[in-house]
Amino acid sequence: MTPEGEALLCQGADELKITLDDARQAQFAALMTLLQEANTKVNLTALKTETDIILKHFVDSLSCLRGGHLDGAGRVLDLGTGAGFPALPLAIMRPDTIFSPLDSIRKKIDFVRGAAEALGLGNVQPQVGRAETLGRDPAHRDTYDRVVCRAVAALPVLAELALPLLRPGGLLVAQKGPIAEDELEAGRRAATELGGRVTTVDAFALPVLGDARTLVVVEKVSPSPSKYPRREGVPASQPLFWTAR
Ligand SMILES: C[S@@+](CC[C@H](N)C(=O)[O-])C[C@H]1O[C@@H](n2cnc3c(N)ncnc32)[C@H](O)[C@@H]1O
Repeated sequence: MTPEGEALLCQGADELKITLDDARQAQFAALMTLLQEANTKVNLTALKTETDIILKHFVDSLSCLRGGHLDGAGRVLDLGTGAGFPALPLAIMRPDTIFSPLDSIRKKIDFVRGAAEALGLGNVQPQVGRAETLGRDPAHRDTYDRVVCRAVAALPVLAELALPLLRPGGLLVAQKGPIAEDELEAGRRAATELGGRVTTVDAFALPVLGDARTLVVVEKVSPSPSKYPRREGVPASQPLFWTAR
C-alpha cells in the first residue's frame, strides 16, 4: 500500500473512532496486495483501485463496528462474504471473536481462506455453502451470536436467511446503503415472522466519501418457525412481505 493509501486508511478508521496500530496497518496492506493480485486472475471484486479498496471495502467494513453491536460476540457468521467483506477487516480488529465467512461460491472462499492464513488470522473459519442450507442444519441453526452481512439482499430476505442461524438474543447486523421505508417496513414484518425485532436503524455517512449507509440491527427474541428458511433460492425470489426488485 502506498503512503497515501496508509494515510487514507488511518483517516477513515479515525473518523470511525478506530485506531489502527502498526501490526494491523501491515495486515491491511498485505490484504490489499493479495486482493489486487488475485483480482488479476479471477474476478473477485469490482473494486480495483487502491483508493476504492481502502474506502469501499476496508473502511466500509469497519463501519460495522459502529454502535458496539459486535462487542462480546463469540461467533460471527458473515453471510455472503464475497472476497471476505466485512469478515476479514473485522477479524483483523477483533482477534478474540471467531468469524465464519460464508459464501456459496467456492473460488471466493478459497481466496478468503488463503488470505486469512497469509495474514495470520487464526480467528477466521471460512465455509462454502448457502445460508438456507446452514439454517436447516442443526450444527449451525440457533448457534451464532451475530450474523453480519453487507450488500447481499433486501432486509426481508436477510431476516429469513439470518435469524434461524442466530441463538436466542443474537443479533443480525446488516450493513446497507440508504434504506427505503418500504424495504424497512417489509424487513420489520419479516423479522417478526422469523422471531426477530428490529432494534436499531443507524443512518450515517461513510468516512471521507460521505456516501449514505445504514446499519440495521435485528435481535432474535424467539425461535424461528421450523418452516424457515425456505428452500435454496426461494427467500430471494419470493421475499416475505416484499416485492422483489
Ligand atoms: C454482492 S456480493 C457482496 C459480497 C461482500 N459481502 C461485499 O460486501 O463485498 C454478495 C455475495 O453473497 C453471496 N450470496 C448470496 N446469497 C447467498 C446465500 N443464500 N448463501 C450464501 N451466499 C450467498 C454471493 O455469492 C455473493 O458472493
